[in-house]
Amino acid sequence: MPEVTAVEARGLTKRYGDVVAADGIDLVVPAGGVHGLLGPNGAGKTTFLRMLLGLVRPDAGTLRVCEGVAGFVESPRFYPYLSGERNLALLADLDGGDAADRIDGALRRVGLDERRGEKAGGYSHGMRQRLGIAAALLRAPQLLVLDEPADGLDPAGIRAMRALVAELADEGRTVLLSSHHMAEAEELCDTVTVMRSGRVVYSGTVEELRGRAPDPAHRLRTSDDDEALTLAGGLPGVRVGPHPEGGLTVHAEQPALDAFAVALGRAGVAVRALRLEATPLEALFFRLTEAVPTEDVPAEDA
Ligand SMILES: Nc1ncnc2c1ncn2[C@@H]1O[C@H](COP(=O)(O)OP(=O)(O)OP(=O)(O)O)[C@@H](O)[C@H]1O
Repeated sequence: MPEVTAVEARGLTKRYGDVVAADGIDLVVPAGGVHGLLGPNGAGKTTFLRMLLGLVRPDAGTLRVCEGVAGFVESPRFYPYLSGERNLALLADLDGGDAADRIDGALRRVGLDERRGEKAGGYSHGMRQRLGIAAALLRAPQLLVLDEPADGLDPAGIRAMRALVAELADEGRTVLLSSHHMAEAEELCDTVTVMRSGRVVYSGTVEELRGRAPDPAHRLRTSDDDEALTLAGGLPGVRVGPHPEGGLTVHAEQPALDAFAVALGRAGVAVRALRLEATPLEALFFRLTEAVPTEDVPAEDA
């Protein structure tokens, strides 16, 4: 019978001297689909993935992981003077079993078939990331763990990487990936865990998270900010305050924002610039991951 849970962590803790990198992580990753592990720098994402892959040992807590896990933390590393194919062959030798039989398929799967004979040292960053995924595929994993796979790629590379991750999940694997970007998670993930300071501050579906998100934030510049503030006071669904870098911040859904822009025009206040600053999910992500005391953070339901 297929497992319904790919990962279950309870109270997982890891300290490095005085630094608590993982501070009692409770988290369940359902089997199937893409699960995003999100958080700002230093939140503990990589530490968690390291424990998952058995690279570091937790100090406390329990971790249950499904059969068949493979992936990489930080950037995958290869012998630069050997070809992509030869690097995979060495890894397959170490793994044994039928890993060697999967080399051709893995190279094709990640789009490196035609570049297999070139030295890995000459590969672009994106090609090395894809070779890292090919290396993981040699183990035919049920759970594929990827640490910021799209980080450092150009826009086309990011698009290609996201498409590859989605395909790998569609083929029936569970993909667990870390990311700094809420927009990436929104596009790619079915479920997410948001971490801050070694703790889980949200874990659940992207859909549920979206339901808790505030109105999108816009930056507005007008010919008369005082008048704009007064006008906003009389409009439903519009919250306006000063922007820290000048002008105004407007929180509103699109219909209310439209009504506000029309009202400004009618009152003779010119709109000089109106720019989306944060999507609702990004705004929620910032709220969840700001360095505030735990009791002030909404939605603590790991
Ligand atoms: N080997 C280590 N020795 C000492 N401290 C460490 C070590 N690994 C991680 N840390 C610390 O643990 C905390 C969590 O780091 P971790 O790399 O897990 O965060 P992260 O969320 O992956 O961050 P990033 O997005 O920057 O990769 C940080 O304060 C980091 O400095």
